[in-house]
Amino acid sequence: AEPAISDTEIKPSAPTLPIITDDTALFEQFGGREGLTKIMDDVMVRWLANPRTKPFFENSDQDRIKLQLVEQFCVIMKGPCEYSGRTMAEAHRGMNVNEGSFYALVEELQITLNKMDVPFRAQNRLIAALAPMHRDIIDK
Ligand code: HEM
Repeated sequence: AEPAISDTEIKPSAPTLPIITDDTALFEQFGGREGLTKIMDDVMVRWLANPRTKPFFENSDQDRIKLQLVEQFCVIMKGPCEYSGRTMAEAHRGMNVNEGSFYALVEELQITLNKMDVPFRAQNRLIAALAPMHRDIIDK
């Protein structure tokens, strides 16, 4: 289920947790929870190095974000996890994320997934599930 929305003013336009499979194969292709943790450790370093994403992450609680991303991706792939974070609309509100930084973030994730040898088809299933979230993350 969607996490509780603490601010009723915020109406998400895309689900934070779109479950995209009904078997465990996809989750296993990402290496399970352990694999997802390695993916987040690698990609956070990239986000902190990329000039388009760095300003958003450098003064944030990186360990908490990584943990919540592991939980979120795990739930999306129907893994045995629960998501403890906020909706995408809530978490990114007022941050002034633009299209360029959104795509930079996704590109760095793809570099990590390639490095970790996640099959291309599996990568695409995840990215396709994340794409509609841009409506809740990007401030026009
Ligand atoms: C599909 C793309 C994205 C997904 C799936 C995603 C997911 C998440 C998740 C799960 C959290 C933790 C939720 C919470 O704080 O309760 C979070 C927080 C955060 N995200 Fe994203 N995010 C995305 C795009 C972006 C982009 C493009 C940026 C900036 C370049 C960004 C910057 C941040 C920051 C700075 C936080 C921490 C907010 C805080 O501490 O209050 N995110 N994101």
